[in-house]
Amino acid sequence: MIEPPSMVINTVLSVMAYNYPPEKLSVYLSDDGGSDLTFYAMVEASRFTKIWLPFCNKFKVEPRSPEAYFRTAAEPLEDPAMAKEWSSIKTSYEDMKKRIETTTERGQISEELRKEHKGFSEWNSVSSRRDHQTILQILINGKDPKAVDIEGQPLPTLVYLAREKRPQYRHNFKAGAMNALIRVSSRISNAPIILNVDCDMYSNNSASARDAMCFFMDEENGHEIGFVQFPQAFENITKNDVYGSSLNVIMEVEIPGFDGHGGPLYIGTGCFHRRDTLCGQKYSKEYKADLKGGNDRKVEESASVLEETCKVLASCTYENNTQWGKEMGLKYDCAVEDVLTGLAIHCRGWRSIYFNPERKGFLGVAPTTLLQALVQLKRWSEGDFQIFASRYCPFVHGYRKTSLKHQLTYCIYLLWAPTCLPTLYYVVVPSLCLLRGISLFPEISNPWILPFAFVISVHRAYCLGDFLWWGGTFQGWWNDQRMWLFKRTSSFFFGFFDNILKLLGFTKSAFVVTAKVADDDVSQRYEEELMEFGASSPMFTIIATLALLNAFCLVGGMKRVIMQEDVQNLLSNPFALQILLCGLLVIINLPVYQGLFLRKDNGRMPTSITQRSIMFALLACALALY
Ligand SMILES: O=c1ccn([C@@H]2O[C@H](COP(=O)(O)OP(=O)(O)O[C@H]3O[C@H](CO)[C@@H](O)[C@H](O)[C@H]3O)[C@@H](O)[C@H]2O)c(=O)[nH]1
Ligand SMILES: [Mn+2]
Repeated sequence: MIEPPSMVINTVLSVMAYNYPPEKLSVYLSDDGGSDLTFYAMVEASRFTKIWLPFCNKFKVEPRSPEAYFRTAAEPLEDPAMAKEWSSIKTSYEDMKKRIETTTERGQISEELRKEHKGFSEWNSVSSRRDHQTILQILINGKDPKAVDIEGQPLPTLVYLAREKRPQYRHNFKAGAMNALIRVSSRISNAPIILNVDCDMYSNNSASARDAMCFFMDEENGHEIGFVQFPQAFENITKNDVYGSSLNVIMEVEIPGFDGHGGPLYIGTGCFHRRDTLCGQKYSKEYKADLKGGNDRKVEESASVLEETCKVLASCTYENNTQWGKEMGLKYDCAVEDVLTGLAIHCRGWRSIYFNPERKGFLGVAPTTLLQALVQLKRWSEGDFQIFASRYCPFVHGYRKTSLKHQLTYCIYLLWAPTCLPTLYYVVVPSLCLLRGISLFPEISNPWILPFAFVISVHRAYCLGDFLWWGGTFQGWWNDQRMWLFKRTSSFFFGFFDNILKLLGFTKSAFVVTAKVADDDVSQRYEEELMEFGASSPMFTIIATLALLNAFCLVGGMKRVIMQEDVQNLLSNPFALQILLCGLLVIINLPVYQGLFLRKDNGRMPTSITQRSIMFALLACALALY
């Protein structure tokens, strides 16, 4: 439901169609949902490759996700022969999509479809998605001479894997899934370079694989490179980006900054790794990988034999008493397995490359509701801070292994979570003090105002400049500022405290999967850039309470100042900065007040949250006045 099969196969098709020798390309899909609906979509996709790949090559199609391509491409009307082929492929794609979507809606595979592929019988013994055997199906075996497209060209290998899941075994989320893929692929194709793409992204550039290989094969420095990371870019960002999810400043300013210090962090998707590096190999000057030769496996087994022999590699018990999840593969027990794994790779002496060509290598979907965005940010800030507070802290684990500059660079993100503390302080204390009549900051005429003036104006102006430079709008920057406030006071706050609970042993990390689709009316509000509050979450209680608290304090504080002071004399008014801060907070929170009191649609704040937050805010004000 949250990762629809029709989306997943577009990811798969886009990478199968890479401009790359098909005999050297193998695509593996990990289905952690263990769904026969996804498997069905994969069977359909494996057939569609036979027309899609030749079509892509012939017409130099970009991007090679059929959905994305047909959504944007204009029909080539000049050449009638081409136009005919074009529309016939388009129709085939749409028919396939329709079949997949109707099957998905129905929720089960009909008897007729089940007959089409032997793989469906695996689901006879599946009791639930959390309890099933390994399902491994080689849908296209590239080594089979019969695996060719309609023009007789060989096809890349395509494999479906749902690793074994049992309730009594921890599956370790995405990291566990990736490690199972690494092992299974080592047996089937064993390519020396591995690309990892999330199912909510597709390849937007068919040259990316070749481009990445150029770095690894560079004769002078290639052997130092552990991974090549592409930026995360999104195709569903609206003009003013209400949830600040474009990550433009991070991707265009901050991560390029890593590049000079040892390389970017691994951000989980759109990343080409050396298989050896991922499996724990340390860098050494002598390291030489054979990237030019074919792979060394001479054994040519049939697909069904491979399926049988590889199953054990994806079983629950395979990793018992091994280094998997520790020194091998992606690391476990961290909400951001990617950043931690990348850090470990840097500490093993490898450097990484950030590759950000003009035509984005990968495009994905960003969260489309406030809650999803905040939950995702909670996972990131929680995992990042967990790394900082563990033995993998860059200053400890990276000591003498990476440069101090690199360690400090990592900390920009690793220390996101604790920034909730100063932010909460600045959002609550000055406003309550204003209400109570305690002055905290210097008057405007006082020279000590400078540090505050710097933060309020110069630093904001600088960050506005960055934002506009990288294609944002002024309104988008304003929305981004609001999101920073929200994420620091809710996501980072929960991320921070969950970490403390984890350190004390009360909870364990989990990976809350981000939903990739939304209801029609939610999507419509997203397009209209209307904030979506319509869910009950403690995060919203905090956001609404803080917004109301500031509104109350502003009214109460202004009243006090106007009654007591000579309003004319703003420069020497000891409350000027507090009023400014509180006023800014009220203005930036306007959408919250709308959500609380004015909106009537389903995206408004739930009544229970409204009541709760009014109560909390009044209580805080009463305590301050008491
Ligand atoms: O138990 C799990 C959970 C997730 N996934 C897959 O992991 C990918 C990322 O999950 P998603 O819910 O989309 O998370 P995001 O918040 O969008 O992921 C970002 O943050 C993660 C770390 O928190 C990184 O791993 C991702 O690459 C990065 O895009 C998806 O393909 C999921 O199917 C699994 O295979 N098994
Ligand atoms: Mn995602």
